[in-house]
Amino acid sequence: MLKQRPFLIEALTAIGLIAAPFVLPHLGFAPNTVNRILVWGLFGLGFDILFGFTGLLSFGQSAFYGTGGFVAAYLLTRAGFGNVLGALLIGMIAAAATGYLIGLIALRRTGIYFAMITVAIAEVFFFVEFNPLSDFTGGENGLPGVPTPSFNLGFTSIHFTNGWSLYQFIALCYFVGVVIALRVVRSPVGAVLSAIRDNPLRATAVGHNIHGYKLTAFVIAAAYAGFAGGLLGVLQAFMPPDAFTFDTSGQLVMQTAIGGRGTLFGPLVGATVWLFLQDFLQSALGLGAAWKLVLGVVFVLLVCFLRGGIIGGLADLYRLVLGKRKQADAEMEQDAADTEARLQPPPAPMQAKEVEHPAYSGPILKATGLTKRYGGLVANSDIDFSVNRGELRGIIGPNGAGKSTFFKMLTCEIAPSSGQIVFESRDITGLKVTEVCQLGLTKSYQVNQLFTGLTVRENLTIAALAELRGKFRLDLFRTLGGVKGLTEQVAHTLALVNLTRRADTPVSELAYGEKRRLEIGLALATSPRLLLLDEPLAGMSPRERLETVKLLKSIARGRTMIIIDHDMDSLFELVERVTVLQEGRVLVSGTPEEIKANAAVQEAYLGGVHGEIAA
Ligand SMILES: Nc1ncnc2c1ncn2[C@@H]1O[C@H](COP(=O)(O)OP(=O)(O)OP(=O)(O)O)[C@@H](O)[C@H]1O
Repeated sequence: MLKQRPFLIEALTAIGLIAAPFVLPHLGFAPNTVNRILVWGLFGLGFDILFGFTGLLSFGQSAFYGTGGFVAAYLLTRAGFGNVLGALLIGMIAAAATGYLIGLIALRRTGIYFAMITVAIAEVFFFVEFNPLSDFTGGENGLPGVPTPSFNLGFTSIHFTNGWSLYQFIALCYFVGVVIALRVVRSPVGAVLSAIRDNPLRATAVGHNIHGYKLTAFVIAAAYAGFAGGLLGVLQAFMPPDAFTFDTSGQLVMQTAIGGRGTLFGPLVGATVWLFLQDFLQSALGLGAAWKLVLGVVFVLLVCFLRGGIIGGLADLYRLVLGKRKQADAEMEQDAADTEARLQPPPAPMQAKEVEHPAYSGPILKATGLTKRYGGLVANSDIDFSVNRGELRGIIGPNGAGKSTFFKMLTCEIAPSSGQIVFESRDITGLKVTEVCQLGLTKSYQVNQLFTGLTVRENLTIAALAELRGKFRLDLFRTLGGVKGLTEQVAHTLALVNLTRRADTPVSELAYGEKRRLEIGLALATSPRLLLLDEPLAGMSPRERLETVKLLKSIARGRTMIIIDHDMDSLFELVERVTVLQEGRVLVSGTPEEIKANAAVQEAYLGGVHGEIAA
């Protein structure tokens, strides 16, 4: 997520754009080159939202660049439409609508399959432009005669003709593009997009409709591409047929990688390097077509040594310098805080927030005849299970007994082969994990599923947003600060999992025990009415276990929880009743004392890897 520094980036962008015509000519940039860079930069703003922020690598952006460009150029050259800005906006809408339809298909797949679908789609568009639609697009001749914009203000009119004059119009468009893109990435939608990039599985599990958000990013990228395509026609007074080629898409991807993805300005920086090298190597050094060889080497070097691109490299350098200073400041602050803490009386223990329960009768959760088959293997067989509101239930069983499979079915992460799950009197069998989380039932994972590129606070923000905004909401122009109750909910969860002091630490810098606590925090931040914890103590040192058990006791107050764990001493200390699974079936349920004394349970464990249950 981009840091919320209101208007700083906008102001710096405006200053840069105003200063460019005075500075860049001295560095050897012709106005036409600067204009082309800005068009690529604008094209890349949308692409970076899709690729850098959402993690969707598309090789098909030329389809939308060409669509917007040719619609605008057709209107201006063949349809007698005189308003250049209006034509650009219509081209943008046409590209966005095309993006919506293509996104519905392409986003059905992820990773390499998604990328390959976008390549195929771009090729289809290229063919269509050259063949069936050549009457509209001019085929291989393109559309010549695209006019430049002029505005009649009543008392005077402004014409943006070419060179630095046209720069003013393109720079204004780029600036508006930056302002909108910044609003989007700083909005709750932008936060969810980063979560999808980092861990789509968890983004879904905490209650976000990630398909809707991915489609939103796809449409935004297509809209930017369409507007930039139109600007290309205006800049060149000609809409070139190669706007649709795969080369255009590939160049955009490479420029974004060179400049730095997930920065918004990466594509602009990448385009600057690309076009400068092109001009310099071709004209000044007379390398002709061989300039691409040099560019290829530059690209490989950058990708190998600066994985975050030029901006990423500069940011790392800045963080390195700032980090050292911050560390010194933090140590001083810590010393002061420790001194103050020694002088203060001990604080009252943090109380768990009471979760409000709606009125309904019967158990909060009831599973009947739950069975899961994987081919010939029966992971869960005919399980009947119910939990009352306010109850703390433990589930134990040897490795492979089917405990995690059972949790996955309860949270609808996987569908049962047969059986029924009723949560708060509602049949949730067959619902999606997102919907079930929205209803108030979620789990923490056996293996951490965190948003690894974000800080602790940002992680919890993602989870809290799902509860506060619902599974899908297009509040693209709202700030995170504008989401009512978000700050409080995140602060409360931070305190519950004892991570307040680590709130702004990136996940990658957390100790293992802290990551496990954050894993629980992600589930807690969705304010579940039934919380399932899958092996919360797994992999912890004895000291971390003691601390986490204490923490779980405080979290458990006023909640309904089901906990799976192999650490039976700790589990028996926490829960009121225990259900034992063996070979996918319920062996027995009872109080911890009853379970400890049960001969069948002893037998199950003596036959397994865990040895005898502690008496
Ligand atoms: N996706 C899957 N495909 C095929 N078999 C699976 C799948 N997931 C789980 N199983 C099998 O189902 C059985 C139960 O697995 P499960 O992970 O639920 O057990 P568990 O009790 O949680 O084990 P552990 O304590 O080791 O986590 C195992 O035999 C496992 O190999």
